[in-house]
Amino acid sequence: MTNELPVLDLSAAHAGPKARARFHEALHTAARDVGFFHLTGHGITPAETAELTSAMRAFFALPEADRLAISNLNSPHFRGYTRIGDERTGGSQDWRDQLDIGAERPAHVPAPDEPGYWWLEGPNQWPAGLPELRTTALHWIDRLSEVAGRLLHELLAAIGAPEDFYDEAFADRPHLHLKLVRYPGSAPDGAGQGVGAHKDYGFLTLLLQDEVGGLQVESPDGTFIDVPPLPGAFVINLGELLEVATNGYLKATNHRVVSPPGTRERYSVPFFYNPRLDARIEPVSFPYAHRAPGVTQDAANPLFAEYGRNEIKGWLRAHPGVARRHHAALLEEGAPVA
Ligand SMILES: O=C(O)CCC(=O)C(=O)O
Ligand SMILES: [Fe+2]
Repeated sequence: MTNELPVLDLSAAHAGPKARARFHEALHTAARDVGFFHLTGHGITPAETAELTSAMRAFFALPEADRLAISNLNSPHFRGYTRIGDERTGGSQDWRDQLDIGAERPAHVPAPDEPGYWWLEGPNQWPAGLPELRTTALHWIDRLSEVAGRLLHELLAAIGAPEDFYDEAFADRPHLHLKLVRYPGSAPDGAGQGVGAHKDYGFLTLLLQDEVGGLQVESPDGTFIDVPPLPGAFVINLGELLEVATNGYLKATNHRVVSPPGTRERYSVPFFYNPRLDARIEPVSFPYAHRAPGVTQDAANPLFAEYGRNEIKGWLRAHPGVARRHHAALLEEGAPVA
């Protein structure tokens, strides 16, 4: 792949059949060959973005005690604040702090015969004295779900699949997830791991990044390539479920963030567009399916058709403190979630 990620304009989907066909061709190629692209024409206004960004900055500017008051260690649902150094990716410490937010729902404590992944449904934790954060973050989730839903339809149409094929998997209670993230410069040990290399678990990720940079995508030869910020655009990447859904035809690509230099801060906001936890992701049929290479199963990271099993496995790994405090039983089961 070249060093430049493709830039796709979602508004072309509604600009007549010719523009839509060209858009589909570019989307198809980007999703198949790269798994990452910039998206413009999404309809999210600069005012909405500014509102979210300023609420996020206000949150990270709170005294640490106020942030820790909503620590995710309090939440069996993995919601809330993770301080710097408490998250792990690929077995190593990430150097970022973050607030995890999801669809606002009552706790779903799994009954003995229910899968453990239902723990992931539950209420958020919000900082006292910053009511605008709740309003803005939940608004952002609504707005980005709508954009992601449209984009998923266009992507399925682009590969010749029925565009509503996964509507049922998202119906009623999709597992929407928003992260507000700060990378506070480089770790004292100089490791440089803002967040370690990983693939996202779900269908689509819509990322807002500031002007600092540091996001990198793995190219087919194994080198990591910078994704420089493009103002006004979202960085889109495909998650593992889309790879599973298309038997490897579409790509979930490894990516990571390198810590900003010195004490420079970087802010980013990934939004993960995920189906219902209990959705079973059936393979979609499409005219290029015979060219799909298949999904390579990694024994250390098996992929399950039932989405929730992938998701809880990831959370238990990334947040060992929450896992030990609230989910000893799931950890003991070994492959709890299988
Ligand atoms: O902060 C970023 O730019 C990317 C973060 C990311 O990949 C993630 O949280 O899954
Ligand atoms: Fe990611």
